[in-house]
Amino acid sequence: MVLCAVRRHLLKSSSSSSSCGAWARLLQRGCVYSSVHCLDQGEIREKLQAFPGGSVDLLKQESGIAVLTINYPSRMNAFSGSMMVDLEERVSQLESWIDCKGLIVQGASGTFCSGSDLSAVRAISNPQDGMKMCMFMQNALTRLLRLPLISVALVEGRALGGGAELTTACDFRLMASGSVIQFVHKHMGLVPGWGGAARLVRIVGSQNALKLLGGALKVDPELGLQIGLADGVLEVPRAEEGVGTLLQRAENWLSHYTNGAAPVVQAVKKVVLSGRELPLSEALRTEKDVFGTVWGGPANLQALASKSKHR
Ligand SMILES: CC[C@H](C(=O)O)C(=O)SCCNC(=O)CCNC(=O)[C@H](O)C(C)(C)COP(=O)(O)OP(=O)(O)OC[C@H]1O[C@@H](n2cnc3c(N)ncnc32)[C@H](O)[C@@H]1OP(=O)(O)O
Repeated sequence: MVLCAVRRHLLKSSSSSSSCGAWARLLQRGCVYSSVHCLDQGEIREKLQAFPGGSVDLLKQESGIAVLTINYPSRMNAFSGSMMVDLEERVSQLESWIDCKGLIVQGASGTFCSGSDLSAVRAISNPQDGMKMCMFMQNALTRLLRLPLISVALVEGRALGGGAELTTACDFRLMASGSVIQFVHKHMGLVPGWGGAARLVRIVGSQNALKLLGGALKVDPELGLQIGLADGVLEVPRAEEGVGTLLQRAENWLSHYTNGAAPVVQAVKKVVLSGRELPLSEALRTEKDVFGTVWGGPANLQALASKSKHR
């Protein structure tokens, strides 16, 4: 299994200190598939690069909040093969960003993402290559969801197919007025392949997941809030309002959960992630390990000093 630099470091450090041990084990799980599943990351990366177009752009800000933009407007931000490789690289960059606190995933030019680039899909429509693409994207999106930061999919316009799946690989979803999330896979004679079904069940429950997938239902902001797929709705600001862009509104929403020291925000995500993904005993051990990284840390000592009058 190819481990990114960060995961190698954590696994190495976990042998010397237990503080990263359980967390490193969880990160090691980041890659769902490896060579034992007949996935040669290098081989599939090369195959995907043969389908160029568009980009996945990453902006890391001083605030600790990064912006990931799916950028292929001429194709409604469909994922070309090279963009899938871009995505994996951006996730690796975020895994190495020690000051990270938050991430907003958005699409370029007023729409989110219309799934796989259908021209690429037609070219890799044999089951073997299709499953390799799925394993590659499941690895990348699982690592995205497991980043030690709080992530939001900012859905404007349409999130279709793989684009809908991408929204489920974020901790939260903010829907702009008029936007739609639609798992159109059934219309393609498919089911989700990038992990979207497994994550959707955990977000909205199996009954609602069955309706969204079985009916390829269009989820508008109202329905999104109703079933818990959307965590908020943002009105698309008119330029003359001068009240900032949709992205600025999303950053403001996210800042309620990312203010404070980066190590503490990262620790919050780690303990919630382990509580969600690990068996109870292992989750408790991870919580203890993560607690140990912030107990007596700069933010904790500063908070104690500020409460010094409460002796
Ligand atoms: C596991 C993931 C899963 C898989 O890989 O199996 C998938 O994601 S499969 C793809 C699922 N997505 C779709 O089926 C969406 C297809 N696109 C549309 O339904 C429409 O384009 C829509 C609703 C997004 C926008 O419709 P609108 O009428 O506003 O615009 P156009 O249809 O004219 O689109 C503009 C332009 O973009 C091209 N386009 C749009 N989506 C894709 C795509 N997924 N792949 C490739 N190209 C796409 C469309 O062909 C137009 O290009 P043009 O050269 O102007 O004809």
